[in-house]
Amino acid sequence: MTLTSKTLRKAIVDRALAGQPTSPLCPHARECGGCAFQDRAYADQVAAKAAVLRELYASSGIRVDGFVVVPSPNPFAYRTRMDYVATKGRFGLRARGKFNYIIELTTCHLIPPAAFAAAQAVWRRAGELGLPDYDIRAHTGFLRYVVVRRNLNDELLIAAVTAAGGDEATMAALAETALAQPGVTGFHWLVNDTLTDLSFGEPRRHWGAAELAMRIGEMVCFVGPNTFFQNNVYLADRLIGDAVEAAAVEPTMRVADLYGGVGAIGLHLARRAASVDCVEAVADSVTLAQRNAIANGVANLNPICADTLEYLRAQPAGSLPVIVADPPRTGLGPQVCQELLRIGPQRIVYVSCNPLTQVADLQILTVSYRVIGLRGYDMFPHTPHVEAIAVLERAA
Ligand SMILES: C[S@@+](CC[C@H](N)C(=O)[O-])C[C@H]1O[C@@H](n2cnc3c(N)ncnc32)[C@H](O)[C@@H]1O
Repeated sequence: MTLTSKTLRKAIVDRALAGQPTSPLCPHARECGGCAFQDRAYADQVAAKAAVLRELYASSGIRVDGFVVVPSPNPFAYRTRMDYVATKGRFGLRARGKFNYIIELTTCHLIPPAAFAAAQAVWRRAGELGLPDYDIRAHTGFLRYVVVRRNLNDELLIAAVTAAGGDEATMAALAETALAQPGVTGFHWLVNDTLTDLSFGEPRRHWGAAELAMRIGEMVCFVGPNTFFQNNVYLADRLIGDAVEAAAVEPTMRVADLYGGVGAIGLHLARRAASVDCVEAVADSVTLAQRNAIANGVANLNPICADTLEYLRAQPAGSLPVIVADPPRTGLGPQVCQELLRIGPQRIVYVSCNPLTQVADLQILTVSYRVIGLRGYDMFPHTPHVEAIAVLERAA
């Protein structure tokens, strides 16, 4: 089965849509691009993802015995982060299949109602303050996104992502409204003055708390508006717990957590290993990984600000018995795979948010490794996204 991102997505959507019809919770479910098949039974959505991934792995020669996709304990209100677009007097998400058309949302069931309401209140107040929405076609206007992050206690961190311009007094008034919403602990003003449609930006100022405390497994991780964190508040513990268990590190080992973010996996590994190099390219995340190590009393996590490939090139063969890697959607790529083969850890735990790049990487790595475990995780119910952990053992 040769699949591209588009055809993999289509295969999952088609298979999910063949499932049992059900009444969607959200009135926007059939038009909003945030969900692709909310009107199908959740069990059938998970079964569709498992079936497509089984076929993908099997057709790539990767053993799939007992492959399952772990469902999200709650398929609604699961996100830790939502990025709502503000454009042309509308506040919401892109219409299904239409990049330039934003569905005006009155509610969103991917995040708790209070989190959506807080984000929407910020957008409304911006209008009252005369801050115009950004026009994504004409590249005019000011307010591009309102981003809301939440933790399991339903504390909220809100960010307004704007074009350049704006004045501090008006943004302070917007912050006041944000901080008055139930649960909101902090408000950030981020500037994205590029033509690229990104809901991240240069931090300009914040009011209230700068970060949000996310409990994950045995640890608390502070995250900021620009830093990555696993985007399913109910399933993240399981995903990270399984990755850490599969790593099977021992107290004498020096191990690496590649693409380490703010340290969610690395901190857990550090409790079990002699030391952990937590390698991350984004400086803000590395700073937070340092802070998270201190906050959790972990002295043997070494947050390293580096590109993974450069870091690996500096490691002697045989120097890392276990490596955990959690790359972005682009995957590891051939060069990082070659470095892993050269270093030759006994075990590699590969956490992936893109089965296609994971499969391509596994095909390189299986020159010297056997896949001894493979499991999917439905981190994004109602969407065609699916994550998977592959556990690789060096062949004798
Ligand atoms: C999927 S996230 C995983 C984060 C972390 N493992 C976690 O569970 O929270 C991928 C991370 O890799 C980082 N990243 C992307 N490209 C990188 C590279 N070439 N080298 C190091 N880190 C990179 C991103 O900034 C992001 O924090």
